[in-house]
Amino acid sequence: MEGLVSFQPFPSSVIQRRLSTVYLHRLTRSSSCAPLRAQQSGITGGSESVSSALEGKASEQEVVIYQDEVVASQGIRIRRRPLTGPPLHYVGPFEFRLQNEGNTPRNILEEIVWHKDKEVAQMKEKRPLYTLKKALETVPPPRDFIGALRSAHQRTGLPGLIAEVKKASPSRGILREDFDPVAIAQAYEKGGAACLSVLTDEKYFKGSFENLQAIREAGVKCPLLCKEFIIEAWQIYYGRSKGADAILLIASVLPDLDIKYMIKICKILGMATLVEVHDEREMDRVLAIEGVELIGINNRNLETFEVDIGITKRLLEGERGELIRQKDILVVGESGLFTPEDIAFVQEAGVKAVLVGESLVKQSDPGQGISALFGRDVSG
Ligand SMILES: O=C(O)c1ccccc1NCC(=O)[C@H](O)[C@H](O)COP(=O)(O)O
Repeated sequence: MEGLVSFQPFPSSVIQRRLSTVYLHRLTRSSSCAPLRAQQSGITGGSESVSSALEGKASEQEVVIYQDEVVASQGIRIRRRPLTGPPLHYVGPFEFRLQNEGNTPRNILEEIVWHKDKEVAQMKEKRPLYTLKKALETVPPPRDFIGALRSAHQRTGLPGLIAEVKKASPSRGILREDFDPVAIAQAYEKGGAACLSVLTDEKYFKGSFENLQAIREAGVKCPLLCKEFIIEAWQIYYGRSKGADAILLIASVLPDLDIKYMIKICKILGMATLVEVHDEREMDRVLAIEGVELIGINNRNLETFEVDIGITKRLLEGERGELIRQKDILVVGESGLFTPEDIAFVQEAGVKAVLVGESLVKQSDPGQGISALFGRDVSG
């Protein structure tokens, strides 16, 4: 977004110092420092090699330059929220703040991530990690998310279904007014869903962690994906404490190092990770990460909302598809799936699972919506 005025009120040395302050904050917070932060806060599974590369051996500014270079080299467009807010500008005795490219989210995904940054900071204050770790001692063990998808695929010959409990979305607004998450989850399970995806973001999707917990406590047996915008490992522990069996990691938000590190944490906790991609570059990054077992191809561009199920086909063509088969990675086609023809199209492209929200949740009986989506009953 353009600023109100275009003059530069500070000499570059002042701007440099201001940037350093921002970067100093980011050192203890920003995404690609997750392993370092985690070591400091007692989260297990940190990447020792990177931590030692970062710890003490380089100046803070060098580390920041390193982080920014890493993020840029991976083509990650989603930036983390600047901590200082809009910079102050002075004209004579007046001071005012400008809206500009650097301090205003450029798209909805960036806005969600920036909001998440603040939200997670507040949540962590209320539930520090050690209390979550304690809570995990009494939570029932995680269920096998990937196993459930594979066996549904084998049983039906159709992609295993992850049915999404989704009340609203930024692109479509409210999808269902009479939203009873437990009733919807039970209907999905009865209708033949292998797994469920539960949106936990409150502000943009009208979901909640209470929904996740209520579904788990209602006795639903399908493994549950915590559909959240994960930016910190703390959220994984929180999701597990509410009954999640799997979590989502979005490649356009997280640098490779964070993805690796978070996969490691999930493995320690016995959870699955669905790593989501939307283009070739993200797919190639994720395919190079060891330990990835489940990849989601989102047909929706989360920056523009454009949906094209052809993306799934495109990303599974040629050498990429070959590598995926060699590695026995299970691929999930996500978003924009409404008809048996859509399901056949993504299955033909190579997916063995699908993630579906809108077309099911809008049905008066979401369970019967599953039969309509697949063109036959898959509940048996
Ligand atoms: O759905 C959105 O509008 C959206 C906007 C910004 C970030 C994420 C968003 N959706 C998450 C998803 O990808 C979908 O909930 C999921 O794949 C199901 O999609 P659909 O079947 O099209 O409801």
